[in-house]
Amino acid sequence: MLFLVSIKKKMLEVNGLIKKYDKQNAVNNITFSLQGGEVVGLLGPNGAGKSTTMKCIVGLLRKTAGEVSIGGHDHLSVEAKKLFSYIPETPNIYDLLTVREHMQFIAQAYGVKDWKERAEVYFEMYDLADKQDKLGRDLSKGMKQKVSICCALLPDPRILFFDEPMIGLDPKAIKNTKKIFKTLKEEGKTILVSTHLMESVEAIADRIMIMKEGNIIGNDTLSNLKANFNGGNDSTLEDLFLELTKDE
Ligand SMILES: Nc1ncnc2c1ncn2[C@@H]1O[C@H](COP(=O)(O)OP(=O)(O)OP(=O)(O)O)[C@@H](O)[C@H]1O
Repeated sequence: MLFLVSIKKKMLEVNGLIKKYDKQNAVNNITFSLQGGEVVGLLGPNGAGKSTTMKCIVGLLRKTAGEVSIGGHDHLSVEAKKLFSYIPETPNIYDLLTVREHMQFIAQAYGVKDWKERAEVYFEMYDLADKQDKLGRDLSKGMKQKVSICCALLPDPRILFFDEPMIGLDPKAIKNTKKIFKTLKEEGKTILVSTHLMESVEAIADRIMIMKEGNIIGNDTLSNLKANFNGGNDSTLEDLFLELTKDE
């Protein structure tokens, strides 16, 4: 019962977020929230402001205005940082740490006691078991992305921000990442995932949020979005996306 109460809480609140690069508003006063346990797909054409929004939320970019809280804590606080993991669209891997040392480093930073067992599972899943001693600088782009995902999953965070997680992954890794999404959802994790691969979120997203030119132009369950869309219930998420984001 306590668990049910805790996952119903708002895990992410974004209020009036604005991010300007010089004079251009990349994110234009957006407000939204994610309940605990909710999985939300963040869609939008190139340059819509998805990555900028995520980077502001996780504190990698300084916001121009607005408030962001994670688990009820200001997003820049240590309390908030203990709750989430972020998978950036371009993996940031340490050149001089091996794959295994990346896991050890994260385990020490987050106090993950059973990290060796957990790391083995992820290494198997992402075909990294025989690459554990490779240095970060010697990994391919896709392998770096796999290490980045493993690092994010290791501390078992309550909220995960995935920015284009499938980029560079091979088909097996894409399949396993989709399985991981499903498991994380079943475990009650809160997930915001930005992607251009719509079928990767269509099956698991409780809600779809669509951005265009820094604004949120759609934010609802897939069925409600479809009901309000001319194409009707037979339309796919792709049809809906193309209709909503087309230039007037
Ligand atoms: N460092 C930067 N300096 C100046 N402008 C930037 C910078 N980063 C992004 N922008 C601009 O901000 C806007 C939003 O970019 P952002 O990367 O957030 O979009 P996106 O939705 O993630 O796009 P994509 O799907 O291509 O990854 C774009 O107009 C982009 O040109």
